[in-house]
Amino acid sequence: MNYPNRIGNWWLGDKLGSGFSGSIFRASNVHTDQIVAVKIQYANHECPTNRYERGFYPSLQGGEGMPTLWASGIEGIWDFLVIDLLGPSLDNLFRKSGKDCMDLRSVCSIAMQVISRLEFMHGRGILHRDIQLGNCVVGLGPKEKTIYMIDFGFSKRYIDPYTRRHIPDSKAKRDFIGNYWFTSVGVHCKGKVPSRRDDLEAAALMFIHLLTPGGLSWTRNGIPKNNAQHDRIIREKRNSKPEDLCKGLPPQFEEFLRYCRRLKFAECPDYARWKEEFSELAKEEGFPGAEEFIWPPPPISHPKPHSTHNAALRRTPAPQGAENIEQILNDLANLKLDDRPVLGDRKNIINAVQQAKTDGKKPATEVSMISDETDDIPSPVVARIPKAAQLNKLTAAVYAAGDNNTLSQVVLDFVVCLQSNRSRTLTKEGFAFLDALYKQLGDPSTFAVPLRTSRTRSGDKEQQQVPLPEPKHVKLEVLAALRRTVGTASRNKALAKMVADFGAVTNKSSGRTVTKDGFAFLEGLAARLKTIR
Ligand SMILES: Nc1ncnc2c1ncn2[C@@H]1O[C@H](COP(=O)(O)OP(=O)(O)OP(=O)(O)O)[C@@H](O)[C@H]1O
Repeated sequence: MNYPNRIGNWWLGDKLGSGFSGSIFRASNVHTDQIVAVKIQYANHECPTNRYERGFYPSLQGGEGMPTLWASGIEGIWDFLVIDLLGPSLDNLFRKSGKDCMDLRSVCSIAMQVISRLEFMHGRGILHRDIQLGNCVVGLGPKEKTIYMIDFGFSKRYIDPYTRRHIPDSKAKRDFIGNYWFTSVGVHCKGKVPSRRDDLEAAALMFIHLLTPGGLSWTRNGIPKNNAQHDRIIREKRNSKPEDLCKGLPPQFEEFLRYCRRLKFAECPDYARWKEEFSELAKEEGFPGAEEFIWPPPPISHPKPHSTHNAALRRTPAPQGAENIEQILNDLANLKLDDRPVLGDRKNIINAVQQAKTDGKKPATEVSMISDETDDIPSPVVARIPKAAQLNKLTAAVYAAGDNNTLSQVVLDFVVCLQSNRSRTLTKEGFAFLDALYKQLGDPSTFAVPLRTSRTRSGDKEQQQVPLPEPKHVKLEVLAALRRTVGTASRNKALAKMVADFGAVTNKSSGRTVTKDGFAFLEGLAARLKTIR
């Protein structure tokens, strides 16, 4: 294509990239020398994406990670947009790295920032509809840690500007708009009308792709060249279960994908919750400040000794449980408990660690373009000590508790801790707390077998023994029963059994979230402890 040397007030320089319908050039202002990027295409192109983009840019101005539109227009046969000059796309960065998957810190940064961008766009009534690595680019100069969203050629308003109402759903199958790799199953495979949930699901698939060595399985054969190949991609995408896609990844990714798929057509996603989840995950894994995208990723100053989530370990995840328990128990051993009465017998600790380690030694497992139950418990603002650290302290406090009164207070603190974090997901630290509580209540002289049997981090052998998630109603029924009966327990042992049931049913649920009934049970448990001697 013979592009002009100048368009409007802009000299065109090097070509930065090109897509289906046009090309992007570095350019400078003929009067001011301002450096920008110019996106140019034939005005009569069959897919006039510049014309569409021009309609969305004004609504997106001023948002973090949204390029500024400096000028736009039609000159002769050319339709052009003048926008901020930005840096390389995530696709470029990732390919150049030569790695087969991205590090967890970078993916957590990308997750937090992309979710924020979508929150902003959706807040302005606009869906992106083409979330992919090539459409996420880093800024230049002082903005190199910011991820920008580009390419609004497929965007769409989901809020009618006149009626201010959400666009209607429709049962009629639609042509697919988006990209082969990340467009949601609903839109790509089932022809559903896209809404906010689909942008988020595409983002979830992109995060999982980055963490998966070799990428998502359906991306590995390249762009489909015919309908048969496209159908194969659709089949593979539709049939992939979240637990298979996310095997060996931190559970947040599986939970996020499930969450996106559970959202109703017009439901507003809880963006804040998921930004918080990925921020917490980054902190737990030893990456504070991961809100900033730093590339190449900075060296880990204090590597987490026993991380089971490192993407590079996906094929051979470390045995679960032993390290966490050892860490908690080591912390406990450092507590000065000698002259204080404890319910638990510390002489079993070493045996327990050995046992857990033996148990842990089980075998390890392991765009393209194409046309066309949450609870509403308020979150009090608290000082931001990471959730994991708060829970570890509470677990230590369970072991240190000398009587039921103290234990009761610790259980209440546990409730406050969970409620003050936006995420009510029971993490491994939450399960460790329940383990400790179970032990103290059940039999202080024996060590509790961990209640949690992770589906995403366990080995193949364990995998087969772990029951599939129970239907939601089962969890709700069990929790409602626990809540009802906790006040009738007459002994600590009965309470221990209830704690075990609570842990088991939460573990088996798909999101591992603590529900209102779950909190009511824990509060009932704390109240009951005060009355049992
Ligand atoms: N403002 C910018 N600054 C620097 N590079 C950019 C800019 N905009 C786009 N690019 C580069 O050009 C590539 C294509 O851009 P964009 O996706 O906007 O074009 P497109 O024609 O809509 O592409 P596609 O058809 O692939 O969706 C991007 O992946 C990026 O590498």
